[in-house]
Amino acid sequence: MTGSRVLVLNSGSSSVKYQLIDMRGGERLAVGLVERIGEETSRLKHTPAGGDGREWSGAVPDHEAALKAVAAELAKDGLGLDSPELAAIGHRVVHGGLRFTEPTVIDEAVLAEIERLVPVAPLHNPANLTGIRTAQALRPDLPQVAVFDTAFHTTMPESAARYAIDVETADAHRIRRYGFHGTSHAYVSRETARLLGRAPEDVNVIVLHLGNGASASAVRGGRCVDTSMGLTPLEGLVMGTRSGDMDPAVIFHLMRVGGMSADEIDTLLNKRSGLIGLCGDNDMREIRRRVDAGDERARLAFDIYIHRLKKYIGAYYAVLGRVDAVAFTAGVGENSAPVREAAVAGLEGLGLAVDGELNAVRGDEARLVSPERARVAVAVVPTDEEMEIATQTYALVNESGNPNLT
Ligand SMILES: Nc1ncnc2c1ncn2[C@@H]1O[C@H](COP(=O)(O)OP(=O)(O)O)[C@@H](O)[C@H]1O
Ligand SMILES: CC(=O)OP(=O)(O)O
Ligand SMILES: [Mg+2]
Repeated sequence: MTGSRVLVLNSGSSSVKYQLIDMRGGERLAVGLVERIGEETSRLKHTPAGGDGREWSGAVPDHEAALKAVAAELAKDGLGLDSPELAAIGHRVVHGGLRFTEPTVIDEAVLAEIERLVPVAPLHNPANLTGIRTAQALRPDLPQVAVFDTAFHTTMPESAARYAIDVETADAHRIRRYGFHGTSHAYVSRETARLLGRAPEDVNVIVLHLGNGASASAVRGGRCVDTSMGLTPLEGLVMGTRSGDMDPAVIFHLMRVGGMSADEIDTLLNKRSGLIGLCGDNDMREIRRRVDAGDERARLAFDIYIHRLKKYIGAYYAVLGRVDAVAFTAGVGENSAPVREAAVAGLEGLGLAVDGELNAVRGDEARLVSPERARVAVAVVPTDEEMEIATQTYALVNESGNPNLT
């Protein structure tokens, strides 16, 4: 293989995050984001290494157009997709079902399986597929690798992965807990062990990935033993726009008594619930601003968010038996001191606390926010899904000796 660069594409339901990384030294040659895809006011933000960021606003109708805009932006810096330096393109794929436990070179059979899983990741897998197909059309000769959100969670024991429903029905429809954000949970649990100066095999960690989508996981000695998202990324914590846990009978009630269709309820629970459903905002910064200004609805939304988070910390404490660290990550986890403080408030009996001063410090580095000599470390560990995807992609294409798709 000649090139040493990997382009990573993280296609979300309405956004594409991307990074071009030189794997020889780990330098990020360009990072960027296209947001609000499908709206009139889409926005592209592109920052080349050592250069000034560029922003561009206008209508980007779909993910194909988004990726073409990204390719054009990279080309302006001499980093176009036609570069011989490019070794591979790594794609975040959210749902890999049970079949994909490792990063995988994408071929037609892999695409067909990602497509088959669309009904259980309706917000994510279609965007991932469009990203892959557009990238393939731009560089048909280049290996494209899928790195699955579900892969890290395939080590869960059946007792955690199975729902207590009729086994034949569950198996016929492949209904079980798959879990998501796995690339982040894997990376953050490893980085937490490093922060503690211990081997990942010796450390038990509760990872709280709190972004727009949010999930918790219990990681014992580097292996996932439980996680809060389920068949789809709807279960578990309260999220920006998703409800997380609730009595499944709410759905029948909304159908029978509320007269809503399955699709309407799907949209309600995935896009109009969670923080935005509770108070009209899904951005934690805005919610905290409102809480500080005495807004009651924002306060209640915050309290519901924290109550759920605390329940999962307690649950995973019990699952693990011994906990060495609780790690906060992703947009909210890395940046919101009030969320971290509130999540562990009152848990001194479990050995959990934050130090007010340490918790208030902002920074990009992994750091401890618990008091010195605390029984359980509380850490802020910035996630880096893109670097992790690039690393796994590069390792795979080197190991398999430049697999060729054509
Ligand atoms: N300084 C901050 N304080 C509180 N919350 C923040 C801050 N910065 C970002 N966030 C939260 O992070 C969220 C996005 O997190 P991110 O991990 O990027 O999510 P996703 O990958 O799901 O888009 C935003 O919705 C916002 O609520
Ligand atoms: C799986 C999932 O919820 O991803 P995101 O947080 O990117 O929406
Ligand atoms: Mg994310």
